[in-house]
Amino acid sequence: MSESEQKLEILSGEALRAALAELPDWRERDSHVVSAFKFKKSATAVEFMGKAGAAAESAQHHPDLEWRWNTVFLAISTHSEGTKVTRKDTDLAEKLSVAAAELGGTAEPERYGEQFKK
Ligand SMILES: C[C@H](O)[C@H](O)[C@H]1CNC2=NC(N)=NC(=O)C2=N1
Repeated sequence: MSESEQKLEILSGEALRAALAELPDWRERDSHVVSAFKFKKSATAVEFMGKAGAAAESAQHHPDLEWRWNTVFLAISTHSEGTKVTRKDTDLAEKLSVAAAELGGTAEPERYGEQFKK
Protein backbone atom coordinates (compact mmCIF):
# COMPACT_ATOMS: atom_id res chain seq x y z
CA MET A 1 0.00 0.00 0.00
CA SER A 2 1.47 3.38 -0.96
CA GLU A 3 1.69 6.15 1.60
CA SER A 4 -1.14 8.10 -0.03
CA GLU A 5 -3.45 5.07 0.27
CA GLN A 6 -2.52 4.36 3.87
CA LYS A 7 -5.31 4.94 6.38
CA LEU A 8 -4.13 7.73 8.63
CA GLU A 9 -4.70 7.60 12.34
CA ILE A 10 -7.04 10.43 13.30
CA LEU A 11 -5.94 11.92 16.60
CA SER A 12 -8.73 13.00 18.91
CA GLY A 13 -9.48 12.93 22.62
CA GLU A 14 -6.78 11.30 24.71
CA ALA A 15 -4.57 10.41 21.69
CA LEU A 16 -4.53 14.06 20.60
CA ARG A 17 -3.79 15.26 24.13
CA ALA A 18 -0.92 12.77 24.37
CA ALA A 19 0.49 13.87 20.99
CA LEU A 20 0.27 17.56 21.94
CA ALA A 21 2.00 16.88 25.25
CA GLU A 22 5.05 16.04 23.08
CA LEU A 23 4.63 19.24 21.04
CA PRO A 24 4.82 22.15 23.50
CA ASP A 25 5.00 24.69 20.64
CA TRP A 26 1.58 23.65 19.29
CA ARG A 27 -2.10 23.80 20.26
CA GLU A 28 -5.29 22.27 18.87
CA ARG A 29 -7.71 24.78 17.39
CA ASP A 30 -10.79 23.85 15.28
CA SER A 31 -9.36 20.47 14.25
CA HIS A 32 -5.98 21.90 13.27
CA VAL A 33 -2.66 22.00 15.07
CA VAL A 34 -1.67 25.65 15.23
CA SER A 35 1.26 27.78 16.32
CA ALA A 36 3.03 31.07 15.81
CA PHE A 37 6.79 31.60 15.62
CA LYS A 38 8.37 34.99 16.21
CA PHE A 39 11.80 35.87 14.83
CA LYS A 40 14.20 38.71 15.55
CA LYS A 41 13.83 40.05 12.03
CA SER A 42 11.13 39.98 9.42
CA ALA A 43 13.68 38.57 6.94
CA THR A 44 14.20 35.57 9.21
CA ALA A 45 10.46 34.96 9.25
CA VAL A 46 10.63 34.83 5.45
CA GLU A 47 13.55 32.40 5.64
CA PHE A 48 11.46 30.22 7.96
CA MET A 49 8.61 30.21 5.43
CA GLY A 50 11.08 28.92 2.83
CA LYS A 51 12.09 26.09 5.13
CA ALA A 52 8.45 25.36 5.94
CA GLY A 53 7.75 25.18 2.20
CA ALA A 54 10.64 22.76 1.66
CA ALA A 55 9.48 20.57 4.57
CA ALA A 56 5.94 20.61 3.16
CA GLU A 57 7.12 19.54 -0.29
CA SER A 58 9.18 16.68 1.07
CA ALA A 59 6.32 15.49 3.32
CA GLN A 60 3.69 16.23 0.63
CA HIS A 61 1.77 17.88 3.45
CA HIS A 62 1.28 21.62 3.52
CA PRO A 63 0.70 23.95 6.45
CA ASP A 64 -1.44 27.06 6.01
CA LEU A 65 0.88 30.02 6.63
CA GLU A 66 0.32 33.69 7.43
CA TRP A 67 3.15 36.16 7.63
CA ARG A 68 2.80 39.22 9.83
CA TRP A 69 6.04 41.25 10.12
CA ASN A 70 8.41 39.12 12.24
CA THR A 71 5.90 36.35 13.01
CA VAL A 72 4.61 33.39 11.02
CA PHE A 73 1.28 31.80 11.99
CA LEU A 74 0.66 28.18 11.02
CA ALA A 75 -2.25 25.75 10.95
CA ILE A 76 -2.07 22.11 9.84
CA SER A 77 -4.76 19.50 9.32
CA THR A 78 -5.39 16.51 7.05
CA HIS A 79 -7.97 17.40 4.42
CA SER A 80 -8.22 13.86 3.07
CA GLU A 81 -9.42 12.68 6.50
CA GLY A 82 -12.17 15.30 6.63
CA THR A 83 -9.95 18.08 7.97
CA LYS A 84 -8.94 16.25 11.11
CA VAL A 85 -5.65 16.06 12.99
CA THR A 86 -3.55 13.00 12.09
CA ARG A 87 0.03 11.83 12.64
CA LYS A 88 0.96 13.59 9.40
CA ASP A 89 0.10 16.90 11.06
CA THR A 90 1.94 16.23 14.31
CA ASP A 91 5.00 14.90 12.40
CA LEU A 92 5.13 18.06 10.29
CA ALA A 93 4.58 20.25 13.36
CA GLU A 94 7.61 18.67 15.00
CA LYS A 95 9.77 19.36 11.92
CA LEU A 96 8.58 22.97 11.79
CA SER A 97 9.48 23.49 15.44
CA VAL A 98 13.01 22.27 14.69
CA ALA A 99 13.28 24.59 11.65
CA ALA A 100 12.05 27.57 13.70
CA ALA A 101 14.45 26.82 16.56
CA GLU A 102 17.39 26.61 14.11
CA LEU A 103 16.54 30.17 13.04
CA GLY A 104 16.29 31.39 16.63
CA GLY A 105 12.50 31.58 16.56
CA THR A 106 10.30 31.71 19.66
CA ALA A 107 7.06 29.69 19.75
CA GLU A 108 4.07 31.81 20.79
CA PRO A 109 1.17 29.42 20.06
CA GLU A 110 -1.33 31.35 22.21
CA ARG A 111 -1.09 34.17 19.67
CA TYR A 112 -2.68 32.05 16.94
CA GLY A 113 -5.78 33.89 15.70
CA GLU A 114 -4.32 37.34 16.25
CA GLN A 115 -3.39 37.47 12.55
CA PHE A 116 -7.08 37.63 11.59
CA LYS A 117 -7.82 40.70 13.74
CA LYS A 118 -7.75 44.06 12.05
C1 LIG B 1 -1.95 13.88 -2.53
C2 LIG B 1 -1.43 14.82 -1.48
O1 LIG B 1 -0.61 14.13 -0.59
C3 LIG B 1 -2.55 15.51 -0.72
O2 LIG B 1 -3.38 16.24 -1.58
C4 LIG B 1 -2.03 16.38 0.37
C5 LIG B 1 -1.30 17.61 -0.06
N1 LIG B 1 -1.02 18.48 1.07
C6 LIG B 1 -1.83 18.45 2.17
N2 LIG B 1 -1.61 19.28 3.16
C7 LIG B 1 -2.39 19.29 4.24
N3 LIG B 1 -2.13 20.14 5.25
N4 LIG B 1 -3.40 18.44 4.37
C8 LIG B 1 -3.69 17.54 3.43
O3 LIG B 1 -4.63 16.75 3.59
C9 LIG B 1 -2.88 17.52 2.26
N5 LIG B 1 -3.07 16.66 1.29
